[in-house]
Amino acid sequence: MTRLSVNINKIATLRNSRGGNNPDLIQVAKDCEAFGAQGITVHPRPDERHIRYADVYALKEILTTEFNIEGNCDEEKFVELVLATKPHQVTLVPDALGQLTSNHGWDTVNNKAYLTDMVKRFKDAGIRVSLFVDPVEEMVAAAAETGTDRVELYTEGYAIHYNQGFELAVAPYILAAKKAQEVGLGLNAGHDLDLNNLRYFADNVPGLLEVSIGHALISDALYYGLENTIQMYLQRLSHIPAGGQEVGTIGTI
Ligand SMILES: CC(=O)[C@@H](O)[C@H](O)COP(=O)(O)O
Ligand SMILES: NCC(=O)COP(=O)(O)O
Repeated sequence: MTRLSVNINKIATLRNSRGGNNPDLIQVAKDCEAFGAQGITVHPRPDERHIRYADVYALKEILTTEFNIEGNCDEEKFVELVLATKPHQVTLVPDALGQLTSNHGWDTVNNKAYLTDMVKRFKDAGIRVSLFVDPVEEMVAAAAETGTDRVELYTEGYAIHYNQGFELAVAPYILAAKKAQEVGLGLNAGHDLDLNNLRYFADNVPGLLEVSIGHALISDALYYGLENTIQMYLQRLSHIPAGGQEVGTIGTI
């Protein structure tokens, strides 16, 4: 079964907008776990516009499920943070400074030597490593040569094209997933996954171990509440028994 890791960046964005501690990021993380999330993801950025480095230390103290930290290992401060807090998983993402959000995966072919060094640094510290990549077989194959444990497929392209034709939208992800299986890599996915597109992705991409979802999930929680929303996402990742019904609205949970 595919595990759900809730990205809580947007909770920090809301908190930071007023300078106080409302909403309380730590309490939200605990609640996500209590409501069924199987992991918590954060993506601290150098400007600390949402997750602050101090949040990462505080989260490490209280989380009881998988802790996944995403970020750019070009930043030595990020590397130090991850090595000091030792999450279960680090996901390396090639973001430029000041980027609005992640918008591409690693070129694992041209950065193979660099990534091999970085992967070793984290793995030597006992941290599982995942590399954020576009759904391109060549990038997945080259990722395996860095020694990484997993890749995370960047799903914005899937999310954009899903409503125009889901078979076409998912096709490169199926090929990339099969390549990951062939070269012995675990598979994660994330970015712009939502209640509408998640089930088809999870049902069709083989070997999907984990999805990290933030923006849409936190937005949905405004309407459905956090507990209902997490249950709805978990349901999209679960098998529907024959004759069963998709949970679609708050009243039907
Ligand atoms: C790697 C990825 O797709 C997500 O971590 C995304 O970048 C979230 O970061 P923001 O919340 O800053 O958009
Ligand atoms: N790795 C993807 C992630 O953590 C969340 O991305 P999004 O759902 O906020 O687009």
